[in-house]
Amino acid sequence: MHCAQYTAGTCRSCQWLDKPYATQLEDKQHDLAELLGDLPVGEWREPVYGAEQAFRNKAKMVVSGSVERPLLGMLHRDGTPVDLCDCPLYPASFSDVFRHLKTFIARAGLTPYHVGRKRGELKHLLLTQSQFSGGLMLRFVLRSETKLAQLRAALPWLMQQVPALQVVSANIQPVHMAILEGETEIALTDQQALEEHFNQVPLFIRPQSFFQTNPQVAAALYATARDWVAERDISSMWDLFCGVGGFGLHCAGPETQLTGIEISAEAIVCAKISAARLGLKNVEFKALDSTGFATGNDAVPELVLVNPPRRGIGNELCHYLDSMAPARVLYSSCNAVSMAKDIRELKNYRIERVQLFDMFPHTAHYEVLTLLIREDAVDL
Ligand SMILES: C[S@@+](CC[C@H](N)C(=O)[O-])C[C@H]1O[C@@H](n2cnc3c(N)ncnc32)[C@H](O)[C@@H]1O
Ligand code: SF4
Repeated sequence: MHCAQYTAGTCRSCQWLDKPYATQLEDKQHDLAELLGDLPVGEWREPVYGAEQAFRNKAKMVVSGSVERPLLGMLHRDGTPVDLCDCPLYPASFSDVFRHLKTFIARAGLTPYHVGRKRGELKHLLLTQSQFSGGLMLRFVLRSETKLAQLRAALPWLMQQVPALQVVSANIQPVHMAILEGETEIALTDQQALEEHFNQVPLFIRPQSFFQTNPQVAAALYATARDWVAERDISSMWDLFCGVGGFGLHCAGPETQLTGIEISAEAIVCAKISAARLGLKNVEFKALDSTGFATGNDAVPELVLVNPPRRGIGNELCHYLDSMAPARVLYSSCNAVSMAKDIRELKNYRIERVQLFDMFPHTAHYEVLTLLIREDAVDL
C-alpha cells in the first residue's frame, strides 16, 4: 500500500508499511507460534485477512492549527502537527467529511486546543462509519462546555452538508493529559446509536462503547467463533468482556442460555437492543466487572468466551476459570503476549485450535482466536 505521509516521513504509525503484505502475515504467524512456544497446539488454521487499505471504520483525529485553518490528524512528540485527512486506512468517503468539518470548525468558532499553551476548546474528532448503512457517528471532544451553544447553533449546517451523519455528540475532556476522551457525553442528535450489521447480526455503535475497527475481519472473526461453538451442542455460555455483544449474539441460538458481561453500561445498552432485535429470550447482558461476576457466581456454563482488553484476563480470572472448569474456553485476544501468559495459567486446558485474524495490517498487531478444551474432557 502506498502512503504519501509515510514516504515523506511525516507519519510512521504503520511501522510495517515497507514489508510486503504476505511477509507481514508470515511474521505475525511466526510471532504467535513463538509466544505459544512449548504449548502443544492441536490445529493451526490459516490466517484470515481482509483489505490492505481503507479497512478502518473509525478515525481518531487530533485537532490542531487555527480556527480558520484547522488540521485534523496527529501531533508528533515535539508538538509538530500532521494533517492525516488523506490517510489511506480510512474509507474514501471520509475525506469529504473531513473537508466539511474543517469549514464547520471555522463557522462554529471551535478553537483547536493547543497542548503547549493549554488553550483552546476542540481537542479531538472521532468519526465512525457503519458499513451496513453508510451512516456516520461524530463525536467532538471538547475541553469544556464553553462552546457547546455555538456548536449546537452551527450543527444544522453540518448535518445538511453531510447527510450521512446520524449520531453526533460532544464529549467533555477537561484534563490536560493524553487521554482521548472524558466521562461526560452530551448527545446532540436524537439518534444515539449507529446501526451496524455483521453476518446479518444487528449490532449498535454508541459513543462510549468499544467497537471493532476493522469490520471486514471482525465479521470473519465473529463468524468463525460462531462456527466453532456450533460444532458442539452448547446450551449455556458466558461472553465475558462482551462489549456490544458481537461474539455472544453470533454464537447463541434461540435456546442458548447466554450471559454477557461488560464494564461499559453504554455497550450493554447496545447488546440488549441487538438481543431484542434477534428475538433471543434466554439472554442477559449486565454491566459488571468480568472477574467479579465470574468469581461471585456458582454456575458453570458449558463454554466461556473471553475477549479482554490488551492486558488480558489476569491471574484471578484465570485461576477461577481453571478451577470452575467449563468444558471449553474460547479466547479472542488483540494481544498474544497476554493471551499466552493467561493460557499458561489455565493448566487444566489444552489448545485445540488457533487462528490469526489480521485486524491491523501494516503494524505488528493482530487478533487471535484460540479454542481451549479441558484436559480431562473425553468427547466435548
Ligand atoms: C477488546 S474489547 C472487546 C469487546 C467485544 N467483545 C467486541 O467484540 O467488540 C474489550 C472490552 O472489555 C471491556 N472491559 C474492560 N475492562 C473490563 C472489566 N474489568 N470487566 C468487564 N469488561 C471490561 C471494555 O469496555 C471492552 O468493551
Ligand atoms: S496511519 Fe495512515 S498516514 Fe500514517 S503511516 Fe499509516 S497509512 Fe500512512
